[in-house]
Amino acid sequence: MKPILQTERLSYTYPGSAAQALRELNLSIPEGKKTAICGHNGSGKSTLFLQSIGICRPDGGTLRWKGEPLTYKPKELKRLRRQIGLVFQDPEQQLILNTPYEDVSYGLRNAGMAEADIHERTYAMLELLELGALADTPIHHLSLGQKKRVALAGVLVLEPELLLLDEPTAYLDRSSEKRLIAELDRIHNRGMTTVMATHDMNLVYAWADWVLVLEKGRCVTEGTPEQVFKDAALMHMLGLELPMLVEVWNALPESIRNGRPAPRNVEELKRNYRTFLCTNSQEG
Ligand SMILES: Nc1ncnc2c1ncn2[C@@H]1O[C@H](COP(=O)(O)OP(=O)(O)OP(=O)(O)O)[C@@H](O)[C@H]1O
Repeated sequence: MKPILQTERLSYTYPGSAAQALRELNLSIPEGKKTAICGHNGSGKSTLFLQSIGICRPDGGTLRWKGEPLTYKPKELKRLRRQIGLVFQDPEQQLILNTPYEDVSYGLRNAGMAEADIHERTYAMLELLELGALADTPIHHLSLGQKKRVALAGVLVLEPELLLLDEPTAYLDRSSEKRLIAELDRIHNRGMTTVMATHDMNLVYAWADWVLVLEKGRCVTEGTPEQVFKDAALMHMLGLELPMLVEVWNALPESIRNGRPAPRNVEELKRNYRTFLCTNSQEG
């Protein structure tokens, strides 16, 4: 897999803090894939995202964007922040203007786009995220889920090549989460590399192509969801839950599992079970 972003022995300690947030971190984000970053509180996920857009210089190590080491020159940082879009966990940290229209159009205006194009692209993005009817509503009247979608729209409208999402589904109800994931998948299918930091292992198992697990500022394991969650003992040691489908699958007899990894969604699990019942009843 070709990496779009890599860290090589990247270390960072926040000013005034005694502990390192990132400790000689080595990892690669594969281009064109959906990558999930897991790890319990304080493992370094958000710090990695901030480092990825060069918000602060690391104490040691290198960040590579498409193979090139970042030099932190202002022009290069400006370009990098157009190519990488970061959506913060808390939309309040991201939304700066009064209405969704004003906020989403802000980046385009900053980039010097003509007003007619700004209007067209902003409305198209608001419609895509089902925010068209709320375009001129004061942001402080919106629900948290709506604010999260506005923050996402403000990043997506700039068409980054790499999208970093910090806990995008935190505090969303199930139907808002499902809608958001469907929207993200649609956007990813247009060719955007997508990375999500999340504590939701069920979502990781269903959504990701690739999983990276952080622990105390280091990447301790990586692989496909099937590979990563196969090692139940390691997950337990890292304090991470197994996805529910993996737990259910592991509890089934080997005659059903047949050496295969757990299905990635409930429909597939049902299909496997039905096939097993059919085969068994025919044999019986
Ligand atoms: N602004 C800050 N000042 C000092 N230390 C910080 C700051 N932000 C984070 N840290 C520390 O850096 C380490 C990594 O934190 P980080 O927020 O990157 O973890 P995380 O994996 O994103 O956690 P969470 O799952 O809770 O969002 C933690 O030990 C945290 O206490």
